[in-house]
Amino acid sequence: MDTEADLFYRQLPKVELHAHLNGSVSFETMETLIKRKPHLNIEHSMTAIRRGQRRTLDECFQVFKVIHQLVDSEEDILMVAKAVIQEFAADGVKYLELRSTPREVTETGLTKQTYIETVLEAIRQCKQEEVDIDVRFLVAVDRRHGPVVAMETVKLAEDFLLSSDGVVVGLDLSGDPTVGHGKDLFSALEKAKNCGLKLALHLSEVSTQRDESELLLNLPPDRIGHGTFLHPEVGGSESLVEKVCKQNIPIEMCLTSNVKGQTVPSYDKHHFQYWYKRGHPCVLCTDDKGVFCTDLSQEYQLAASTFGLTQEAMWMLSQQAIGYTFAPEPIKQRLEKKWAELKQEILQ
Ligand SMILES: CC(C)=CCNc1ncnc2c1ncn2[C@@H]1O[C@H](COP(=O)(O)O)[C@@H](O)[C@H]1O
Ligand SMILES: [Zn+2]
Repeated sequence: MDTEADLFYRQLPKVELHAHLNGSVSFETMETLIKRKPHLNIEHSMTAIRRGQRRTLDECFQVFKVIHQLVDSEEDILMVAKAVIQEFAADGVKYLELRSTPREVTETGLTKQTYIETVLEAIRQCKQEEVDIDVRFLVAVDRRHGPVVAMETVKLAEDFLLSSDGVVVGLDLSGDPTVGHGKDLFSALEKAKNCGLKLALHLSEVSTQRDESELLLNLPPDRIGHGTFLHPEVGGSESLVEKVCKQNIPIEMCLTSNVKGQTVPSYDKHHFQYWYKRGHPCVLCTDDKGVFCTDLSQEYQLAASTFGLTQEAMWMLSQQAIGYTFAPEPIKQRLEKKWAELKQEILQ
């Protein structure tokens, strides 16, 4: 049975700013995909990391390879993207920035262009069906693919920035953090920034990225994903912390993802505590709700119980996240209004 706290966190209006499309595919949707492609011999245990389970970072990235085999056509992407958006809406998310890496699949005729178009079509259909959520899209650059692909992706993202009626708002940098170096991607990211794309970069997700973070913080990014190893206690540095604080760059915090991926030893050791205490802009996110078997309500509830935060404090956290979105000012104002209307009813 749901407790009162469960209900509060589900009803709490929320903003999700760090969600990878293919990592967000739910158990139910995965079931459909597995049935559609029986010849792949994929089992559910290969696409999700359950309660109490932990994997190495490398094992986690293997999971995405499996999921990509299951999601490889326009039809799959449309279904998956619509389901993910509907699930976030059902969880009380009122504003979502979804991110995904455009892929090419020769066998199904999928191109990077049609990949993005299909995600945008899913967003359009959800809007038309009056799903109660505003969705924007970040085009993702997979660092493993190197500088040439990064530059091509930036060009593609720029085209969509101009033609998607405000839906494409930015660029993400993600992929296995142990592969490649950000210096090779700097000019692509700089170009993206100069053409008006907002930058949400995975930074210091592992401990070996100190120099890379020093460099990429000079861009600077508009938001940081994880930032697990920025502060000196875990091998980061004062200079990194100073750069982040001076530029007031919001950090996207994904508690369950970091614990299950073992970059953080336990919930109570999560760096959320460090940054939140300093009053730095923090936003709770899911990262990959399907892979890590979580949802945003659960992440809010976990943060509150782990760090002893009141419902009022959690309300503030969700409301402040509006300011960290890449949405234009009128949308932010609309969201503020929505939060104000719901406050009386939900926060008693
Ligand atoms: C392994 C682990 C702990 C995952 C969480 N941390 C992550 N760090 C970096 N890139 C990620 C992470 N989770 C998802 N991604 C990126 O998102 C992709 C899946 O979503 P999509 O195909 O872009 O729609 C992955 O292939 C990867 O490039
Ligand atoms: Zn991520």
